[in-house]
Amino acid sequence: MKQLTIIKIGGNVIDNSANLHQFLLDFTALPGDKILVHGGGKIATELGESLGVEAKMIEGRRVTDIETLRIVTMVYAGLINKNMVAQLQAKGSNAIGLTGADGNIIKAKKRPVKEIDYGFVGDLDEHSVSATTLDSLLKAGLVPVLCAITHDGDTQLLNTNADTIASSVAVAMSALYETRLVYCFEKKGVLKDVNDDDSVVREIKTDEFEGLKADGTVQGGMIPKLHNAFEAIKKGVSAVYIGKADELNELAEGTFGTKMNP
Ligand SMILES: Nc1ncnc2c1ncn2[C@@H]1O[C@H](COP(=O)(O)OP(=O)(O)O)[C@@H](O)[C@H]1O
Ligand SMILES: CC(=O)N[C@@H](CCC(=O)OP(=O)(O)O)C(=O)O
Repeated sequence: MKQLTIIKIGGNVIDNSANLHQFLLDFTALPGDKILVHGGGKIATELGESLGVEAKMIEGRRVTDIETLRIVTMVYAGLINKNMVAQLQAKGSNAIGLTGADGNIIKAKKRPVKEIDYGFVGDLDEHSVSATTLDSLLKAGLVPVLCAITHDGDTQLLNTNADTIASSVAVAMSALYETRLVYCFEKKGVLKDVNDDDSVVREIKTDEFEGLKADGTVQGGMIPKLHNAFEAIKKGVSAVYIGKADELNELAEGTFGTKMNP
């Protein structure tokens, strides 16, 4: 089976032009087939504030009313995605930037309203990602760059967490490729002490996750990230890592960040 690397890059790294430049160089240097998934939550929050639209996050998910949907579409599908594609092109990656609506690559379902109305937030299931369309892009020598905007197939764009997109794309692609999934952010991995960058936990097993949540080791955005990471492992992705964007070159040496194990 051919190998595929799926990398997700978070908003804190995208917001720092020097870190982003180095990350995109390292990404370009990675051998083999690749897909990049990006967030950009921090930049959407900042633009929203400057336009008088306050961000509302619940358990790491953005409540997305119609004004917020307009902002995240402009920021994720436009500003960030197109700048990232232009930078990758300059570095020698033949990148193609896409939302989930393009080529019907990711069809989501609007999250049903229960206790909370998340608005235009899209949830994914096992039928959401078109692995064959992504495969045809890879076979054409392209590097898909996916943003956090999906669609429902009935004209509605939706906002989907980028960690979830990366996990679902990795699961779908693992039917066709031996797939590894790498979450890149601004810390060296999952930390035992979130304030000590040298306290990286090298390996986490599925059954250790609940304990790390319960004792407060992992908090905030790290909880959905780990949940998505373990979902990927459970559903056939061959390796999942979480680590620092500017240490991507350590992947080959096997010393990169935290590795999730079954
Ligand atoms: N144990 C932990 N190790 C590392 N980061 C943690 C931990 N617990 C909580 N975090 C927080 O999780 C954040 C990453 O989640 P998030 O902001 O959603 O990432 P991203 O920028 O990739 O979307 C980190 O910035 C950090 O503040
Ligand atoms: C529904 C939902 O929460 N969507 C996310 C999508 C962007 C994202 O995931 O960005 P980061 O990876 O930089 O956090 C949001 O709007 O914040």
